[in-house]
Amino acid sequence: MTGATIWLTGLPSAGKTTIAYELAGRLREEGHRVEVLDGDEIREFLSAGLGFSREDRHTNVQRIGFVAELLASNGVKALVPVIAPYEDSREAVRKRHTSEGTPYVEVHVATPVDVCSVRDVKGLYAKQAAGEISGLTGVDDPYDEPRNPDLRIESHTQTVQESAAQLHALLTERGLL
Ligand SMILES: Nc1ncnc2c1ncn2[C@@H]1O[C@H](COP(=O)(O)OS(=O)(=O)O)[C@@H](OP(=O)(O)O)[C@H]1O
Ligand SMILES: Nc1ncnc2c1ncn2[C@@H]1O[C@H](COP(=O)(O)OP(=O)(O)O)[C@@H](O)[C@H]1O
Repeated sequence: MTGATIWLTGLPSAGKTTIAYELAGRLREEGHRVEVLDGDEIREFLSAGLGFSREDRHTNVQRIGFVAELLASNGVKALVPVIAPYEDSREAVRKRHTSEGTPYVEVHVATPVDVCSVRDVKGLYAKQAAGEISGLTGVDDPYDEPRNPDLRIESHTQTVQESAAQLHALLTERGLL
């Protein structure tokens, strides 16, 4: 079975996690082996103790990239809904995959910040606006927009199912399903 890492990058509340689980369900039904490396879970265990400085985010992304590559090289579709705000961090993960000959797909969940801040699933945008937190990605912390992603999903113009179907179609087209 062909493994692959499918990294969904984007702002908080962009829809990364929702799309990843929607696609994971569909892939499992089709008989594929799937893992979702959810950012929040990873930060509880594998990256416990890391914060949101540039250095810590880079370390977090490299650790997740390492695990995703291990899974992907063993036939698993590793879905990774993690912000990964820095281009150099994402490129290092891509390079690791390329050097191991493991398929890697970068998906930019390109929901505009004004839509994300209305969704505000975890209340972080409200907290930032109230001055309770700082360093929120896309507001007062950097987000390097992917310049050449394998796919850009406009989650604000379509349903979750349509977004997942768009990604499913790309994986089929790439011969990964
Ligand atoms: N300051 C700040 N900036 C961004 N995000 C924050 C912050 N503080 C907490 N959170 C929550 O932590 C989740 C981001 O963790 P990630 O591991 O995906 O991010 S990163 O790639 O290491 O930047 C992210 O999850 P998602 O909303 O699923 O993206 C946030 O809910
Ligand atoms: N097309 C869409 N794709 C993904 N999420 C969507 C879409 N339309 C609305 N949403 C909603 O936006 C929110 C996205 O939250 P979440 O997936 O946790 O974002 P993230 O993981 O990027 O922080 C969810 O409440 C989801 O139901």
